[in-house]
Amino acid sequence: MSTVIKNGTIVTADLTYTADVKVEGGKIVEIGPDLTGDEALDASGCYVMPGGIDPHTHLEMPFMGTYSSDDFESGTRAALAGGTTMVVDFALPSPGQGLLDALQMWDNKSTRANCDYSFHMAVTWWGEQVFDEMKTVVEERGINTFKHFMAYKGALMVNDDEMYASFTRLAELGGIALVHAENGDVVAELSAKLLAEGNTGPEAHAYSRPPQVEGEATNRAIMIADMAGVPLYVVHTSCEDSHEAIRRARMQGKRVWGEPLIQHLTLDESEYFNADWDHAARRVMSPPFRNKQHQDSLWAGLQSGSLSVVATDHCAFTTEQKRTGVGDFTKIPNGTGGLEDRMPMLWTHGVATGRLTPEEFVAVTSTNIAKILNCYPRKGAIMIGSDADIVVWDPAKEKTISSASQQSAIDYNVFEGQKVKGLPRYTLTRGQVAVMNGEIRTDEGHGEFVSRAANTTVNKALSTWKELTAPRPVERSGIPVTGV
Ligand SMILES: NC(=O)NCCC(=O)O
Ligand SMILES: [Zn+2]
Ligand SMILES: [Zn+2]
Repeated sequence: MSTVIKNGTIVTADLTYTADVKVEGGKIVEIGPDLTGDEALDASGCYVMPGGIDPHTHLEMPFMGTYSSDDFESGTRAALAGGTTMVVDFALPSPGQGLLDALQMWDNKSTRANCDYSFHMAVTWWGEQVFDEMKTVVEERGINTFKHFMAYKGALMVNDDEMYASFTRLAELGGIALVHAENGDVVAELSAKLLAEGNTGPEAHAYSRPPQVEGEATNRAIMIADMAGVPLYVVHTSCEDSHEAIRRARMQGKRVWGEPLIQHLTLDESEYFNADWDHAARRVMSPPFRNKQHQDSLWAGLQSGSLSVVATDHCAFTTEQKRTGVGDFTKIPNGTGGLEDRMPMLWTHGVATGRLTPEEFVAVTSTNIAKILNCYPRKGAIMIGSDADIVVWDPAKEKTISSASQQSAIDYNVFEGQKVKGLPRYTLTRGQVAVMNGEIRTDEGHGEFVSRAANTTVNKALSTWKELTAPRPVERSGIPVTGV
């Protein structure tokens, strides 16, 4: 059974042209004019683009005494509704738990996925078992990315010595280090001080995590990655302080990428000052939303290429779950949703405003991360042989975002009331039409794990350079005799 997407304009990260796309057996099999097949999808007036890849989700994540409310079923359904065809979630070992044990838990949860997915592994503690299992995770389980939390002291946070050990191990294994960059010690101190002074509301969450703590941690992670000789990916880059560190590192030739979230690009800190406690608490996430200057910096980073990927960090908690933190902002579960809205919001605020070209949109929502994660061109491409993960994007289609009509399991949406223009007409996941003119036809369990090999070309270049420039003893002809 073949499907032809007809009359559309193909947009990839580097090319825009008119052609039909034929799909069979889950793959793109032909690209060209006047193609025929068993079934036709009309893409008149639409862009035919690689489906979005969201490299940062937390589906059914155990966190702050509860579980995030979107699981792999509702989360990937939301993804597909918004044109995203692959998600990358984080396998999170609890302190002392083995990596393979945690991975088994994520394998079990992900059987319900409607679209393809992959995992990052988190390093939440350090020891011989972690050191040993990292090799198996990379070489046998197809995971080349390892996340380190520099915040959440007493829970997920790792210290500098642990990070250095893990980064060094990753350099040996050809992996990539990921960091949540905030100075967890300072955040803990500021939080305690704020609470003691009677600042208990959600706005204090923002006070406790100023841009400086993110900038410092980003600089520190860059330095540690440089010492260890490993490429670094900084998740949820939210402010100029962190962006500046990434920008500088990249200009120095370091292999560092930054990932702003759609929330930080489009929502600002004023949300935390809303008189409605629920409104403010629903938007509590780390790092918090920032001011307009920081937002402008993130947009400029996407335009200039110093920031590479737009993600969501989708980690959705219901209002009821958020209310655990009434009277103590440190107990509000951290996280916001965005999977269904990332692509329409970025198109509306990015492409429609002229900040981004359609090609740049494809680059930052799909192709760049496929390359970084080492699943390109299976994903992130419209090429013969690529998976038929495709979004047929209608730039004229409009809607007002509303929790009443969303796929996510939670009872609100942080983008509630926003008008977006630019939505999927069709979303295809490995050739299967999951979204058809607004109708959701997802297939629970259709999603498959995407294995990603280590030792990317970036790893190879960096290790070659590090070897070439490594400290070496000076060869001397004679050693002076000591003593008299
Ligand atoms: N970002 C956030 O607030 N929650 C999810 C966990 C994380 O990525 O830090
Ligand atoms: Zn984080
Ligand atoms: Zn996250």
